This record gives sequence, C-alpha cells and structure tokens, in this order.
Amino acid sequence: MKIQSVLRAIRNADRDFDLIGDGDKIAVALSGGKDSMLLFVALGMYQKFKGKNFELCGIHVDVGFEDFEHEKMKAFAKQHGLTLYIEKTRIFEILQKEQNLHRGKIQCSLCSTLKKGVLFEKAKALGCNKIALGHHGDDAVETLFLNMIHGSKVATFLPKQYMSRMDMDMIRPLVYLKESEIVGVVEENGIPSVRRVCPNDGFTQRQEMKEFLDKLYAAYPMAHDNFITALSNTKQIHLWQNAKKEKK
Ligand SMILES: Nc1ncnc2c1ncn2[C@@H]1O[C@H](COP(=O)(O)OP(=O)(O)OP(=O)(O)O)[C@@H](O)[C@H]1O
Repeated sequence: MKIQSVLRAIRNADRDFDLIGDGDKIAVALSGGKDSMLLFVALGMYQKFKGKNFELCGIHVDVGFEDFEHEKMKAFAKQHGLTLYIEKTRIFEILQKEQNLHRGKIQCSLCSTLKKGVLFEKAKALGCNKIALGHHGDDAVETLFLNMIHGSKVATFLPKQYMSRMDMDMIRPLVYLKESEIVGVVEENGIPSVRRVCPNDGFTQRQEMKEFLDKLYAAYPMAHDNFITALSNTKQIHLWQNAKKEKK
C-alpha cells in the first residue's frame, strides 16, 4: 500500500466522523510502534491538504523501560520536521510495586490509565484540543470481541470520543486501515518503529485475540472486511430488548 492510500483512508475517516476541524491543535500519542509512527508522518502530510488548517505535535509518554530507543524516535521526528515532546515518568516503577502486580505480572490496564493521565495533562498544557491515537480497524474488531467475551457488551472504541473530564477529543484517524496494510506501508516507506521492550508484550489477551481472529480470517476471508464494515452498520443492529432490564 502507498502512503497516498493511507492519506485517503484518513480523509475518509475525517469526512465520516468529523475528526479534524479548522484551528485544531492535535497531539499525536506516539508509542514508538508502527501505527502511531505512521499516524504522525501521515498527519504531517495531511496538514498540507487544501482546507486543512490544524497544528500538530507528538507526545511520547516515557514509561521508564530500560533500553527504550528514544533516540530513534527523536531522529524520526527531526527527519520529518515534526515537533515531539517526551514526557519522562516513573510509571514502570509504580507498575512493579508488589501491591500493583497481578499474578506476578505488571497490569496493562493500570499502565494504560497512568499513561493516559500523563498524555492528557501534557496535551492540555500545550493547548491541544485533540489527541490522536494510532488504533486501526483490526484493533477495533479485537476490542469488540474482547468486550463481548470479558464484559458482556457489544461495544468498541469510537473514531472520535469526547472526554468531558479533560474537555478533549480523542480521535483515531487510522480506523479504516487494517494492520496488514499498515505493515506494508511502513515497510515500503522506511517508517521505523522502536524495539518493543514491555515485558508483557506478546502475552496479552489482545495478542490471543489477534491470533484467534487470524485463524478465523484464514477460514472465512470475507469476515475481515465485513467485521470492520459492521462496526458502522448501525441500521442493522438487532439486539434483544429486555423490557424488565431496561426499566432498572
Ligand atoms: N507510551 C506512549 N506514549 C504515547 N502514546 C502512547 C503510548 N503507548 C501507547 N500510546 C498510544 O496508544 C495507542 C494504542 O496503544 P498500544 O499499546 O496498542 O500501541 P502499540 O501497539 O504499542 O503501538 P502502535 O499502536 O503505535 O503501533 C498507540 O497507537 C498510541 O497512539
């Protein structure tokens, strides 16, 4: 896939979900992974589209892992003329505390909450009104299945979500892309990603779900596009109306 196709996918998501407006100041949440690195450069290019007047910067929350390749990330931002802020934290130290461990493992949910707090605060301090995350279509489908399995709910994250507590929108401009398309485009365009250093990496429920869905797509290839399309097919939702439960 060419970078132009990524820009088209971003433009379509922007049009369909009203992601980016005139005068926005957007902070890309940069993990260093392929998705957010691609999002950062692609939004830098999208700024040059006609009628797109918004400011852009990147924020990386440094969790405190040893061996994280900050220099690679900084060099990448510099090469593309993008402004990057790195927020140093002691999140990893907090995660490793005995009382915060779950069955001897650090908790992804706590890590995510702490990172989000730092991210929002920095974005607010910089005067940003939107935070852009690197989630894509496959992430949305995985979230849907994880919510059904573990939370008895048919729900996934939204392409645009207003966070009232912080008075800030979270936007996900890559929702129309699949992970395989992102892998292709970052390879073709030499977009780097940092080495993964989180000890939980590869051992999460999300990773299991990814592997489960890959098997399902191998058996039913059409399911891949259909699942993503189904997420916005709101006219065709048929769920049970339980009058007694709804009264509660
Ligand atoms: N340390 C961080 N600092 C800033 N943003 C982050 C950080 N970690 C995650 N994010 C944001 O949250 C999104 C989802 O997080 P997740 O942990 O799934 O990302 P990842 O798979 O490690 O990397 P990526 O999605 O960038 O390939 C990222 O795309 C990024 O926008």
